[in-house]
Amino acid sequence: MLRWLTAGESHGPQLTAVMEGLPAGVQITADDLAAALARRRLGYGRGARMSFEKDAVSFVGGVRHGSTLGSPIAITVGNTEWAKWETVMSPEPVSREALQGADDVGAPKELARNRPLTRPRPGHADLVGMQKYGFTEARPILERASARETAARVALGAVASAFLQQTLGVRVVSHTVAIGSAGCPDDAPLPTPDDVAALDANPVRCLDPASAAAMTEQVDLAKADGDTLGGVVEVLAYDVPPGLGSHVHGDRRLDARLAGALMGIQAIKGVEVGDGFRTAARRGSAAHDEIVRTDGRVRRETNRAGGTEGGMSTGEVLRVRAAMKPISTVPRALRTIDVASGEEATAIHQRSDVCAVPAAGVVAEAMVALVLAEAVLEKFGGDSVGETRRNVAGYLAAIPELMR
Ligand SMILES: Cc1cc2nc3c(=O)[nH]c(=O)nc-3n(C[C@H](O)[C@H](O)[C@H](O)COP(=O)(O)O)c2cc1C
Ligand SMILES: C=C(O[C@@H]1CC(C(=O)O)=C[C@@H](OP(=O)(O)O)[C@H]1O)C(=O)O
Repeated sequence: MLRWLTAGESHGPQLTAVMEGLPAGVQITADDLAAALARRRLGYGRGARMSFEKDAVSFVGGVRHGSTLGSPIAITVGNTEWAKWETVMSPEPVSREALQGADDVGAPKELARNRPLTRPRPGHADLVGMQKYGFTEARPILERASARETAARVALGAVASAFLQQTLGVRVVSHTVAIGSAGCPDDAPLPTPDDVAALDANPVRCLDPASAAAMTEQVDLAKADGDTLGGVVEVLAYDVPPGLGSHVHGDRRLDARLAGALMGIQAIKGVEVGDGFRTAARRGSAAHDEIVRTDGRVRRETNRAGGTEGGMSTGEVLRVRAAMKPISTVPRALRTIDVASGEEATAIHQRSDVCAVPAAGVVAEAMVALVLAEAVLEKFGGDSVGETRRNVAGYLAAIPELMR
């Protein structure tokens, strides 16, 4: 069983991630994690924090000489801005004096960080988090709600991806399908693993030049208006074998697990598997993927289902989409209530992303890799990469010739 957890706050000293259940012998280094984290920072519309903060990533358990040990893997992602936040986010009690003065006229900028955040943002976790956890200001909530946490998930996703690639040759790719009202045409070619470098080099992670230009324009227009944007990302997994997940229980269905994992990303409000909502408008004869024999292999003529049937992978390309809502820290701040005074107010606005859809694609890739790695280990097991590989080979060889 593959399990993982993350801990840490947006402006705390570091994020920490722990993964348990991965076999020994996966080749992975901190440089691989750093490369994955660098991809998450990219994207047109990200805020200033992405350019000045660095992700200082290390393995602190479970890996030796570039290879996993089979023991729990522990990863830290240091926040290089920590020095500025040591007082406001100190794990140890701080004196009243250390926090005082924040509201004084002419108080130094550093002290502004200590101000209680009492004007919750519509669309963020601020208000309901305060109500639920019993806080009178939003800092203790927004620190963990912040998608800074996705850096830890992307690091774990890089480990999961290495395992998938080294055992099954599975490769996961993501791209941006829409930002605001600018979308990629439905018939645009799907990116393949060979396109990853080109995707990462593109400011919005979209290979269709006209769509990419329209997307960047949308971001510019929203920014000029003091507004924010969401969009849609798509994740594709190549060379997934048939039979991951199961039809026997809802919570074992691969499509359900992928949907849950994608919905678990901050700001994701919709998930489609394959053609998803578009399929609902079609007739059955135009909705399903006919089974044909091509070049001696059993294949699907189309892939509208997105690589799952009956909650199991079919062996076709896995294809899922996630819809991200617009960033809720809107510069043209929305109406709220100041919970300290009860007065009408405008919501907190601090530096923030205008659009984080390209980054969300990289996070979605990591979540898909984590779900697939869990499903692979559930089906094939293995305490070493070699054992998992043998189990995969044995399973594939046992599928009758006429069904392959
Ligand atoms: C990569 C990424 C970056 C984000 N950046 C911001 C941001 O800068 N400002 C903001 O208000 N929300 C941002 N969000 C969204 C919030 O984290 C999210 O809306 C909030 O946690 C509330 O959760 P919910 O939208 O799922 O209800 C980002 C989300 C992702 C995935
Ligand atoms: C720090 C990251 O993204 C943050 C996600 C985020 C939010 O509210 O989700 C708000 C902003 O940060 P802060 O916590 O300073 O308001 C983003 O910069 C990151 O992705 O590494």
